[in-house]
Amino acid sequence: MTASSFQRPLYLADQVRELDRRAIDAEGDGFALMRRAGESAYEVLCARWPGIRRVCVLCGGGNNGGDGYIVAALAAADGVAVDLVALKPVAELEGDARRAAELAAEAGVVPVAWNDELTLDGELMVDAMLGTGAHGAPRPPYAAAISEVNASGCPVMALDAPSGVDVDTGHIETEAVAATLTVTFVGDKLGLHTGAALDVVGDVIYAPLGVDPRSHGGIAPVAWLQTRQDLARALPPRRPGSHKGIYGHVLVVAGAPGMGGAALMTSEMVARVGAGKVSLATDAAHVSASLTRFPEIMARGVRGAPDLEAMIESADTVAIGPGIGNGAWGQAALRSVLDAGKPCVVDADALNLLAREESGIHRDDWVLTPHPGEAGRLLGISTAEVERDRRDAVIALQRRWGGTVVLKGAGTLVYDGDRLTLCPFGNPGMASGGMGDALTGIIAGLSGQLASLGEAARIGVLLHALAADAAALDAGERGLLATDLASYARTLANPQPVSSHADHA
Ligand SMILES: NC(=O)C1=CN([C@@H]2O[C@H](COP(=O)(O)OP(=O)(O)OC[C@H]3O[C@@H](n4cnc5c(N)ncnc54)[C@H](OP(=O)(O)O)[C@@H]3O)[C@@H](O)[C@H]2O)[C@@H](O)CC1
Ligand SMILES: Nc1ncnc2c1ncn2[C@@H]1O[C@H](COP(=O)(O)OP(=O)(O)O)[C@@H](O)[C@H]1O
Ligand SMILES: [K+]
Repeated sequence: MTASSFQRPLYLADQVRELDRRAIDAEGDGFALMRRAGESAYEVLCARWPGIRRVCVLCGGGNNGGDGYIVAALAAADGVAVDLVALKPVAELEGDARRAAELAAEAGVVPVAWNDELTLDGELMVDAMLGTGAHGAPRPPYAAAISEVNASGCPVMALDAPSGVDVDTGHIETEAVAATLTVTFVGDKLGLHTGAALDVVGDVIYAPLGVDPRSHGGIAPVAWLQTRQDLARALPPRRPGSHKGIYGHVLVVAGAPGMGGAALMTSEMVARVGAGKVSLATDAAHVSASLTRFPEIMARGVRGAPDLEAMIESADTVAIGPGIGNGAWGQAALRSVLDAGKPCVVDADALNLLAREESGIHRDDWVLTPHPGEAGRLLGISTAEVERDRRDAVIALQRRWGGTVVLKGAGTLVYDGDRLTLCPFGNPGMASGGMGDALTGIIAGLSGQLASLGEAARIGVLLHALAADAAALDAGERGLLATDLASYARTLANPQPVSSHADHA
């Protein structure tokens, strides 16, 4: 995939620390960068909480604490009452953090040393305890201070990251500050956008502080954050001379006995994002319902391999898995699809069957779409281990199975062996049965319209999440159903305005 100029690069903590170092070397002054961090955070604070009168700033013993002292100094100079809680005595601070603490003192801020008897109070808490220098679970007294911030019930602005979040992975070992907003500096961090961190980061605001990470060559980002503009770039208007043969014929293999809904949801999405033709191979009992609901879809009851082989033969891409079960129907269907060697999107029970029965299989021409549970089975590890380091898991999955892997769940990751993208869209309304089937259909439906299966996976994940966001905006997250996504998916699949061709006559 060509790099979209819109996508934001994401880094690991050590990489951002290296970016800090290079920016400081270029500028010859670390304190100037810290001052800009504090200034930009204070600017965000004033914009989000205008007219604020009292803040409580908690400062750790490193440079993250230094940022906090600058915010405290600026607030005090503005006439805001500042309670400053120091987790390390000012006399023990070093370097830039020490200078920042002196600046706060000059502005009249008097630090109070952290102790367990403190009751935190204020209209806003500023978390400047731990940033990119944090290692492992928060130790005393940081752990208690984090709990106390959360118990205060106040809104929280986190500087660089909420303390307690692993900024490389998004994992929270024990407890993290639950922020309303996080301002992150210099380079945006992968761990603020995926996994457990999403429950605590609040709105993430990226403040580059005048440093363009891309100008400091040699530090390759570990991932790229998708943007809405990626859709328009990938899905231009259709050519006037189009015919259905150029947009792909997708065969959906789904719906073992009793699981017809999965087959319908998947095939509907294939059609709604613009595949040229859609066929459905399902259990015979589901055919009449499919034809009633979608006469456009060519549904056939499949009892054995010969029926399926003919259908696979005429398709360009196969989507297999939703509702195929772990029984004989699913096993036979998966075997036929794998033997045929067609490009495929593999989901749900097909992934569980793969994990159970296939060893040594590695292909370039497929997309695997596991949720963390299925990912764990494919890797032979627990779901918790997958969630502990989602980036590591998606890379391991791709190395083990090949192709493109979509690791689902909030902050979905897509890795094709070259580029890792992270989807920042989607919402908790999507935690409902059938959402994964819809995604499988979207990816398969786009496969004939984009340059590669990997691109179909990336754009499909983005379109799916944006469709769910649009649907939730209309009627709320709770009660959101996979079938609600269809009309929004269609609209998003046409990101450019469509002019009437008759207008040109
Ligand atoms: N000039 C610059 O470089 C700029 C840097 N910037 C800012 O600096 C931040 C990075 O600063 P940093 O490197 O000082 O690390 P930081 O996050 O403050 O943590 C170190 C402190 O935490 C402690 N500690 C660590 N782990 C712990 C644990 N588990 N539990 C408890 N304590 C733990 C550790 O203690 P120690 O292990 O040394 O005993 C030490 O006291 C960065 O996120 C950004 O905000 C911006 O201002 C831009 C300019
Ligand atoms: N909190 C969330 N935020 C963003 N996306 C979510 C969230 N919860 C679920 N999703 C998305 O919804 C889909 C659920 O897929 P899956 O678990 O396979 O559902 P099912 O098996 O019921 O079809 C995935 O694409 C996942 O990324
Ligand atoms: K912090």
